[in-house]
Amino acid sequence: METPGNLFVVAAPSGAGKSSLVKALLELDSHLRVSVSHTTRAPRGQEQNGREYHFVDRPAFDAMVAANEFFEWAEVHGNRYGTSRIGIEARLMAGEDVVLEIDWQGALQIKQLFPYAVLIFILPPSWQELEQRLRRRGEDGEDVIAVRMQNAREEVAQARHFDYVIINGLFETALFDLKTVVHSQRLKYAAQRRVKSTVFHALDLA
Ligand SMILES: Nc1ncnc2c1ncn2[C@@H]1O[C@H](COP(=O)(O)OP(=O)(O)OP(=O)(O)O)[C@@H](O)[C@H]1O
Ligand SMILES: Nc1nc2c(ncn2[C@@H]2O[C@H](COP(=O)(O)O)[C@@H](O)[C@H]2O)c(=O)[nH]1
Repeated sequence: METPGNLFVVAAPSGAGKSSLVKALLELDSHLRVSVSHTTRAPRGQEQNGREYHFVDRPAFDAMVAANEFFEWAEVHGNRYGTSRIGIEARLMAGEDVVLEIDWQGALQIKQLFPYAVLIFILPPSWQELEQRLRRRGEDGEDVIAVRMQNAREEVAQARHFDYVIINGLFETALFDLKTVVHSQRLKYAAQRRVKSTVFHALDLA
């Protein structure tokens, strides 16, 4: 599907810092909107329904799956997460740029539907730092951290399917890299469209 807006997908193992990076990017970039996913996970800490996620129970989530209301969904760390069509379709069609913070399974589903989507994978600088970030965040118990560290090995192996890989060691450096990817995609997409429209006019197909 081709739309006037750009679509960016940011994935990472839990704790690598993707939400922090996307939040910082959104503060700098007024043309970008983040999609709010649905999840069956319980809210943690200060999370609010409709802000970080739409929190729904499993029957409600499964009903949305059955009604084909998601562009993608996946089971991650024992919970279900999905990107609703309603959340992003209108924005993309209106020419807005949208960023999805989702796991690698969802990212690959999105690439099937939107081949022009830009897939960005965030890596932590080391396994040790990843674990420390999960602990320092102070939101998850030891059992949850253990599951997420275990799943991180498989997730990181999927980075090769992504268009860009950014190492989030120094936060400001990673943020600069992310901004550069978004900016260069905008320039590329705008140039492609100019070329297309010139060719269409030249051939009298417009
Ligand atoms: N470059 C960095 N250096 C040090 N700490 C960082 C860095 N980036 C993020 N953090 C911290 O690491 C913790 C995890 O970050 P964040 O919540 O953004 O991860 P995440 O990848 O979005 O995880 P999840 O998928 O579980 O939501 C947070 O406490 C955040 O402040
Ligand atoms: N496939 C999807 N994955 C999603 C979506 N929203 C979030 N996520 C990913 O789930 C894990 C865990 O998130 P957490 O908030 O419980 O720490 C993380 O990798 C998210 O990126 C979604 O809509 N689809």
